[in-house]
Amino acid sequence: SKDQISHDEYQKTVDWLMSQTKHRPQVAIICGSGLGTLADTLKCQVSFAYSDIPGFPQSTVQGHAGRLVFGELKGKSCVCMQGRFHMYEGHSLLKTTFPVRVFKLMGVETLIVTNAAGSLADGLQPGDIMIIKDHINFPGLAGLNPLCGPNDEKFGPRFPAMSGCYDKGLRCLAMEIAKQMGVAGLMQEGVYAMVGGPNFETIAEAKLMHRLGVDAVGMSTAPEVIVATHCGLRVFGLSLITNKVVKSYEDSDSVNHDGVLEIGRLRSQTVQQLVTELINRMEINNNEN
Ligand SMILES: Nc1nc2ncn(CCNC(CO)CO)c2c(=O)[nH]1
Repeated sequence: SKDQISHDEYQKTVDWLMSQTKHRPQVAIICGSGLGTLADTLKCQVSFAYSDIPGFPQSTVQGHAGRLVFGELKGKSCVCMQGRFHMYEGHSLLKTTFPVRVFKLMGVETLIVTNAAGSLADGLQPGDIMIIKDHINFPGLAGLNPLCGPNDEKFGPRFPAMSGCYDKGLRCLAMEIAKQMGVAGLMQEGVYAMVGGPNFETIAEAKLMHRLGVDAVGMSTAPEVIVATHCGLRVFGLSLITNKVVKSYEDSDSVNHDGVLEIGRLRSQTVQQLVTELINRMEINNNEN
């Protein structure tokens, strides 16, 4: 995989997309495992298979459709990724985060990321929703970071700050909406940790993360959020808890992807409503388009 993507390559994808649709999205949504049905609710849809979009990688994971869907949600122009790219699929981190910079160049100002995750926090049960307050990017701590290599000043600074990368205003608004929807009991804020995958974590790794204050663990999201923060997008993230992470050697439970998708089907309606209402209520800079 190439170790750099030129600005022109992003621009080529943007030019192609803007020639194919009149939509000029202000909000981008990345749908996690089993949460792609959110894209089906967009009005006036125009959608493309990733394989038809120049420069886009291919989705290879069950539960990740592989379509980019443009449309309107509550009158706001949105673009939705039905299926995201993961490091464990073998994509370079530049490729897994390629869409984020394309969204930026299209004029998107807010990124909403959703994912399926396992919970380490006692209060988080399968079917609950964790609003991401902050993340721990384990691969990044070891140098696996999408911003490695020469910095493209057109996107952002060489050393971007990450404190507060999960917008506090959107987190408060989401909690308020959850109360009004009567699902606040399912929700709490927490720290999300990214592991590389594709294997699920060992019990010793689960115990380590629990000690480090991790509330939910997954295999995505941190790279997209880092690239989004670097280029100045406002970010909101949520994790749908699909199972309890096994933390003890006595516990015979073991996690599998089918179980992850099952909870996704159960809760996708709630996640959809929450995200839709969040988009409805968030203030968007009244740019010209
Ligand atoms: N224990 C545990 N439970 C989880 N549920 C979802 N994910 C996120 C990973 N999702 C993969 C496999 O389902 C697909 O991207 C995880 C995880 O990483 N660990």
